[in-house]
Parts: sequence; C-alpha cells; structure tokens
Amino acid sequence: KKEVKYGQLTELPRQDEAMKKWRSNRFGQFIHWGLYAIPGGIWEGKTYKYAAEFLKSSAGISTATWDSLQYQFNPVKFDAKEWAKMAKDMGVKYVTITTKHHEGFCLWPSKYTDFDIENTPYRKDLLGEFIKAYNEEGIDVSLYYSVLDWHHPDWRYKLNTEEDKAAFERLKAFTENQLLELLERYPTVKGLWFDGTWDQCWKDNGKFSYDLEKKLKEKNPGLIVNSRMRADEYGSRHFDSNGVLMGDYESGYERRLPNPWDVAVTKNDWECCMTIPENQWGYHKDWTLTHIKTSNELIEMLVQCTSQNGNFLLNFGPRGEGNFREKEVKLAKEIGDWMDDNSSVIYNCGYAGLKKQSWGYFTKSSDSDDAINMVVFNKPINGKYRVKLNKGSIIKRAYLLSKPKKSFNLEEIANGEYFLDDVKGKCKDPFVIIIELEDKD
Ligand SMILES: C#C[C@@H]1N[C@@H](C)[C@@H](O)[C@H]1O
Repeated sequence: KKEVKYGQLTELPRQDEAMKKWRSNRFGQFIHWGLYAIPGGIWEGKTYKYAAEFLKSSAGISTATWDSLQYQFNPVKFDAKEWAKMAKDMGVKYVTITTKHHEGFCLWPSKYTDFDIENTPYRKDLLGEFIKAYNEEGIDVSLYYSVLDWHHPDWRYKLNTEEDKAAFERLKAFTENQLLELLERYPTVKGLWFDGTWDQCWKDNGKFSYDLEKKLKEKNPGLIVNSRMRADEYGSRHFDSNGVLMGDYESGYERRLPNPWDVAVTKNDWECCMTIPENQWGYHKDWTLTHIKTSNELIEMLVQCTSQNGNFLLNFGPRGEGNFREKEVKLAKEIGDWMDDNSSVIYNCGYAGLKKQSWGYFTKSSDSDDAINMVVFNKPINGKYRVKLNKGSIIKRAYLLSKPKKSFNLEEIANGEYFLDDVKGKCKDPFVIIIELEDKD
C-alpha cells in the first residue's frame, strides 16, 4: 500500500442528509448548452459526425473565430420555467447543467472573464434564471464545470517548462475563483460535476484538487462532487493509488453502463451519464447520423442503474435559440408517462441484494424490507416468471403494481424459489410486479 496524503477527503459512503437525498433522487437531467449549440455540428456547410460540442477541434476552427460566436448567442426562445416544467413532468429529481464546457464560455456573468453571458446579446444571468426555475419545481441543481478551457491563455495540457508551470498556476487560481464565485452566487446548488480533468496538467496537481475539494465543501457544507474532480498526488484519478474512491460518488460511466449482473458496483454510490444519440452532448442539427435511443431503451437504463445502486443522468442538448428539438420533447413525455405510474420503483430505491434474472431487474425501496419490485422488460414465452429470492424468503403475495387486487398464482419450486403465473396479457411497456414477503420474525 502506498502512503496517500491527498486521496479521499470524505469517508464514503456518506450518510448525511444531502447525500441521502442525492441517492434517493436516482433520475437526473443533464443539459449541455453553450456556443457549440449555434453551429450544431455543421461548419461552412460541412457536417462533422463527431460530438457537436467538440466542433471547434473537429473542424480545426481558430479560437478567435470560435469565440466570436459569443456575439451571436441570443437564446430568444429560452424559457427557464418551460424547461423546468418539462423536466418535472419527465420525473427527474435533479439537473446538472454545463456552466462552462471545454470551449470556456460561461453561462453566468463571471468577474473573472469577459467570455461570458454578459457579453452576448442576451446579457442577463441565464444560469441564475435556470437555477431559480428548476428549484421552484422542486428539482435539485448541480453545476457541471470543465477544468479544460480552450479559451483561457493559461491552459496547458502538459507542464513541460517553467513558463507552463507559471501559466498553470494562474489557471488554477482562475478555476478556484470561478468555482467559489459559482457557489457564492448560487447557494442552493447541491453539487459540482467536474469534467476535462484527464490531461497530465491535472494529474500533476492532485494535491490542488484535494485542497480545492476541501475549500469548496467548506464554502458549501453538504456539497457533493463527482470522482472525476480528483487526482491523488501520484496522478491516480477517480480512485486513489490504493483503489479508494475519491469525491462523493463514482462518475466513470459515460455513455456506458456496468454489466447488469455486476454486484461489486453496488458498494459505492455512482452515476451513469447518457446521451440520446450515440455520442452527442451538445445540440447537433443532424440526428440521422446515428441510432437515437427509444424511451424504452432509456427507461431500461434508468431501471438498471437503480437496481445496482446508481443514478441515471440523461442528457438533453438545447438549440442555440433556447428550445429543445421535438424528438427530445417527445422522449421526455414518454419517459414521464412511464414514471407517472412506476416512479415508486425508482425514487428512494436501490439494489435488492438479489442476483439479476432474465425477465428484468429487481429494485427495493430503502423504506421497506418486506416488498421487492420486479421491473419486467423480457416476458418469458411460457408466461411463468421464475423468481429466485434469498433462502428462507417466503412470498406472501405477488401482484401487478397496476392491478394490485389481482394476485399471481404462486408455485414454490425450492427454498426461496417460485414460479409466478402470468396474469398480464399483451403489454408494450415495461411493467412492475410487486413481491410481498412474509415477515421473517
Ligand atoms: C469527452 C467528453 C465530455 N464529457 C461528457 C460528459 C461531455 O461533456 C463530453 O463533451
């Protein structure tokens, strides 16, 4: 074991109220919005297939040219209340929005740069309007912040020379000032979601990331930060050099999920962030380039995350003018309709302590020990659901969440193992079977 002085700051898993709320939220909305939403993946008539928020590098655009987009950023269709209502109806309990992506443009009026919303035709504190509207809908707000900053003259990927090191010291001070400014301006914020921390410059500054986590948590007690913020003094990221998780939850699942049978993942808090297209976080004009996920695919990801003690952060990329594409609005509605009937198997739920089975996923509410949720995605062709519980478990009753009066027939086939006879006819959406257990004692 290495001696790690600048590794985990807060003992995990956190059991304070702020973290319990984060855990019970389970379902969040990610918003990627910045200057990249104006060109939307197309530059001088050419469509670039790579992620739209990387268009500056994909199309080799100079910083001066890219930054001039600031004078076109005028989201006349932006209605924060409308956005918050859509999120509320979709069933999310929290939102994470990009305050500043890799391009360096800030959605809030920052004292530390002119490359911000104040110097656009919009002028107003867009981020403040956003936070107020989402909080009024009862949705917690977390802020995404990219340490990687293509606009800032002091950004360096690697620190080769003394000049590089002096420049990066200034970048670190700028980063700390902006983050403290965000927490000062927006005190209701529950978390910070760090990104752009994969370069050598950050790995060489593990102690700084430790001290910064400490300072930010002193400024906003209860603040929740993702593991992506951190490096230890040896350059190990997310987990320190002895494999101990840093930050408050693991945030390495980006556009991918763990193996659904993996039990080890349940021991930490974690979050998966997911795009609707294959790889577009910012708005891209052309959604014919890749597969666009259906609401049932996205609902299954949300249920899988919950079944393994993880949160699911689903991304939306609004247009430069401030509205969402119709397909995103439709998906939000479809997911919200499912959540209207089934959110009880998501909110405040997690790993049921049972091996996953082929019909779908188990989840269990933190508030009850004698009920288990079966969320069905794959109907068995023989109409019988094989349910393997822990030894000694006895099913008192099993029924559809949607039809609680009608019980399934039970056939016990071994200790803690049953067949449930199907009582449901045709179904096009995922559905829930509630298993009520006999009290053990
Ligand atoms: C790569 C990369 C970035 N990380 C995701 C969360 C998006 O912000 C993407 O641009």
